[in-house]
Amino acid sequence: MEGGFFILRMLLLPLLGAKGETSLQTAFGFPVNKEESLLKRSFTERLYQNVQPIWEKNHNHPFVVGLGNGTLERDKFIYYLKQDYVYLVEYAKLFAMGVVKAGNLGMMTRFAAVLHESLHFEMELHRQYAAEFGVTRTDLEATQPTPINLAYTSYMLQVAANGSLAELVACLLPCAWDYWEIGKLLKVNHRDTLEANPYKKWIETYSSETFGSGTQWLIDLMDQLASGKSETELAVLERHFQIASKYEYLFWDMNDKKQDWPV
Ligand SMILES: Cc1ncc(CN)c(N)n1
Repeated sequence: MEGGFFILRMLLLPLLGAKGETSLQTAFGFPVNKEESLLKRSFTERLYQNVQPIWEKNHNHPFVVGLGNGTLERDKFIYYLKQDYVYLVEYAKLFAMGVVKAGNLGMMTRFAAVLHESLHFEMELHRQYAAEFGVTRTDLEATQPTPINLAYTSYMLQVAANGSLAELVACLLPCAWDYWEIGKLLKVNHRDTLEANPYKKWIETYSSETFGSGTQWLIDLMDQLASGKSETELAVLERHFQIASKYEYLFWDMNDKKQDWPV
């Protein structure tokens, strides 16, 4: 995305001043910065660029590194699998709330489709790994969420219940978007060892076309819902996006340390 923005800037540079900073008057007399008007970033480009320091920490977390090279201890993965299963049960409710808050039938249909995918495609990955690693379906479903798991889902569900549809999407987007990023990164960086990696199915699921197209729809929807909003409103959306991205870090870390309630 950053690369595309850079190439577009280079192509348009001849139209701009030496530093691309020249101002001109519009027909209505408003001063307009040419570069600003020609190269306006979309809201999700802004989110993506500003969140990089957090996402880089997520991508370099030992748990994620261990998934990529296949060295992650099995007990840590099983801990994650169970916590993530109950996380996804709550997360899926956000899509259901999207169905309720959708502004039109097309949007409603897409929220219903991503809800279905979450329950039947993503959670099926967890059920398959559980069966392979000797965890029963009852064990999966009976898992009690840790403090961080509960805090993360409660935060999103609270915003979904009390906020706008745009706020709901800003909260749930890092979960989909950063996993898609991680899936693609791990697939490319470890393509030579993927076959023997016990977490191959995990990497393939999150780098898949199915997961990617649902995520891309959410990214496009975020831009659509952000359109026309004031800077104050956009800052609220960005705050939700950053907080959810930080919860993603805490979630990796919690599983790596197998953190639970202290008492
Ligand atoms: C905590 C978490 N974040 C994101 C995802 C990807 N839906 C997930 N399964 N779990």
